Amino acid sequence: MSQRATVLLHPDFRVGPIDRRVFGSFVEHLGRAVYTGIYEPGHATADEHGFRRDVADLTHELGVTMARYPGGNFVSNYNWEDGVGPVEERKPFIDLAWRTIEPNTIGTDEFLQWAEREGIEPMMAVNLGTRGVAAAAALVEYCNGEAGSRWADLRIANGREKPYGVRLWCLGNEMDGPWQIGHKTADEYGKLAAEAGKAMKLVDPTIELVACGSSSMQMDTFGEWERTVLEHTWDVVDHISMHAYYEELDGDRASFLGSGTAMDRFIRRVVASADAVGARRRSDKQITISFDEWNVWYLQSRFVGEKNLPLQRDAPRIIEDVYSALDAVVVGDLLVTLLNHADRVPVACLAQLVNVIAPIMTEPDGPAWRQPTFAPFATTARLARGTALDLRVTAPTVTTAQHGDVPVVTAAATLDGTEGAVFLVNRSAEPVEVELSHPGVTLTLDRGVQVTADHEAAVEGPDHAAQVIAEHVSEVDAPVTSAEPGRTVLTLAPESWLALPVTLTRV
Ligand SMILES: O=[N+]([O-])c1ccc(O[C@@H]2O[C@@H](CO)[C@H](O)[C@H]2O)cc1
Repeated sequence: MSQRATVLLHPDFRVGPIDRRVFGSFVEHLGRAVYTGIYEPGHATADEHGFRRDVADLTHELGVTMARYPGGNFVSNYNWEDGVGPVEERKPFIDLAWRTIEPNTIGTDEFLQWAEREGIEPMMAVNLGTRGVAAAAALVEYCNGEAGSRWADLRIANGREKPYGVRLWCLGNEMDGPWQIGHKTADEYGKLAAEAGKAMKLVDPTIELVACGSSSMQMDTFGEWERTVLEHTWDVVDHISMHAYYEELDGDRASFLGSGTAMDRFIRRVVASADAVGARRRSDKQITISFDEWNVWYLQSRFVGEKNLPLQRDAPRIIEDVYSALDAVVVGDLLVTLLNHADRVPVACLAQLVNVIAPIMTEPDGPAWRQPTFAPFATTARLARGTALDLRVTAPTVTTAQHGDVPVVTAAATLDGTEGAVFLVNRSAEPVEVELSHPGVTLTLDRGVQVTADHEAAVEGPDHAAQVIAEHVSEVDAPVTSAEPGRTVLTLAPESWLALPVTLTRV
């Protein structure tokens, strides 16, 4: 066997506790995420509120703990007041982000009540594109206020007595992006976010705030944007956002398989930018990251080329990417990166949940099904509990066109008492031997889940997705080739992601 990596693991070496909010997702008013996605009255599985039971059940199986709403780009021209009150009195408007007529049938109350019924923590975003301080503070009051003030009383009049207690709030969305409605410079945005955040926390001091970071590491303003925004918002915000989408470009499979390393570097750079602001201010405050949009998205190769969206209505099919098993391996690898930064990334959202670049797809009046990317997320959300361990990985590297040298093997491990999980990725086209070194610890590996990459282009539809999953996602025994005290050797299949439950006992 040509390649060999070593992974050193010890239960006392820890990154930090895993915040369950890292298994969040995202429901935007975009395409069919809401209408015919989570919500479709008249569907055979619809509940009394018109929400699809089949989608909610898959959402639970996926293990989603939290959902961001209502955008995304959508939020930057959204008047939340238009989406509350009697549904028959709500008026449609042109959503400028996706050039779609938004009927306003679903709004804040419907979403928050769905999330509450399903046991999913909501993460709300306020509009800092076309609106500002007052509308943001009013929305916090509408959601979280007690009876006796204007906006809280409006919520009560609309049928909801108890405050929703929404804890996590995004101060706008991707305000660095020229595509954003109400796009701003870092100074303009930072000032507005600081004032909006201040007012929001005066309404409810228990909330956590996320300032917009960069829309991607490729933005010209990356780095300086974070610095400027955090200088303005340091005292008021808790997190800074990161967004990243990865795709295979021009058949460059090695770069695509190295996406987890690109994500790792992006996180390290944002942490460095935030810590530099803290250092200059001699502040002990630690800003953490809300990685509130991440996924594989064929953005440059498909979406940007087709971006001249016609004005549409009735929940059009927009960015319904179809995923392959290769995409699923990359999604698994991105989750490995997130776990390895558990100390600085407490919040993350797989963008998105249903139909729009999503692990769950639906047909109107038809079935709901899993895409191949469903498996690594569901498995990680199920197995990764407790604390992320600080592994020492030594692996050969491969030189990629996009990211330079990247390791051929990546790994993460988690531990909750004596139960844990090990996550391993082989990015190379050959099998790789991994030596797990665990001095002073007995390690019992259980049957787990393996995803192997494919070479075929993904084909739309439930039957194809089911076939890809059947061929490339499997329950496997731990592929152990030799074991002795303190040392276990495994063989990883080519281009694969592997998750194994593990029991650790000190000897
Ligand atoms: O690089 N781009 O061209 C680009 C364009 C749009 C874009 O939007 C983000 O992704 C959308 C889909 O999740 C969300 O609504 C928005 O926040 C993110 C990146």
